[in-house]
Amino acid sequence: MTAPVIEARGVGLTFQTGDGPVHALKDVDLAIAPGEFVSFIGPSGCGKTTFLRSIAALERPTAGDLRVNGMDPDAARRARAYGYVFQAPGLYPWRTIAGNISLPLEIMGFSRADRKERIARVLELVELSGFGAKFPWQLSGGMQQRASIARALAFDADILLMDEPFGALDEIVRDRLNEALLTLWAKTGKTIGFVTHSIPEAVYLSTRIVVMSPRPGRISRVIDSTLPRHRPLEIRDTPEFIALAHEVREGLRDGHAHD
Ligand SMILES: Nc1ncnc2c1ncn2[C@@H]1O[C@H](COP(=O)(O)OP(=O)(O)OP(=O)(O)O)[C@@H](O)[C@H]1O
Repeated sequence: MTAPVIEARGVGLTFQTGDGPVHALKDVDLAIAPGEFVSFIGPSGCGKTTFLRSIAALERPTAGDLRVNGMDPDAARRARAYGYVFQAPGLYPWRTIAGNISLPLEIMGFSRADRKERIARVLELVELSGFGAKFPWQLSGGMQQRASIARALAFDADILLMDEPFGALDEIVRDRLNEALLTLWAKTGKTIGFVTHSIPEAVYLSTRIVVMSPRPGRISRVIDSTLPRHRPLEIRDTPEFIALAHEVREGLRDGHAHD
């Protein structure tokens, strides 16, 4: 078996708050192989974001061991192991789309010529070629989110971490972006960790679905997808898709039963 890109062993994270400890994660064991598309789904407060943020070294686990490309998350961050996409696009309004994508590259010290080449390439990947000179407010919400994905892709990290990137968008736009994301994933072979509240989105996108439950946040079920990698949107009407969605729903219900 190839070495996992992300490996969690007994990971726990307890926040100390004024109201006492909050067990955001407990005993999380998970290994993600290169090229997988893994979704995290579960009710509010089950630790999905905390787990993604821990991978990205934005939170520090208080128990267990977490490795990203074989390194501790801080070292992985320094090695630019991943790009991170937040729920809100978070683009600077005073910079053009190209300028926004350029910013992390500037901070990392990429040359002007290299930046230009990378910006053109990622804009094409997210189907925004020709929009580089626009300002964020001149783009729709879906286009802005695609621009933020382009920004996360620009420095060629193998891992893409996405925290509910399409949660704020209407369903038609979300469908289109889901399709575009699968195309992008097929083209780039990246490993993707994706947080969502939507069962159809998780089933449509993932090779594996991690169902989580709250208090304490933990993994209650891991479901391997039986769907082929090539997935037209109509796949959502097939019995295989409906069976997987059912299994996720059952997992969510089981998780609640422990409350
Ligand atoms: N910085 C923090 N300090 C204290 N508690 C926190 C902090 N961040 C998260 N929590 C708590 O940890 C638990 C897990 O939160 P987290 O945001 O990871 O859940 P989630 O599954 O992503 O929820 P949602 O779907 O609402 O985004 C929650 O009870 C939350 O209130």
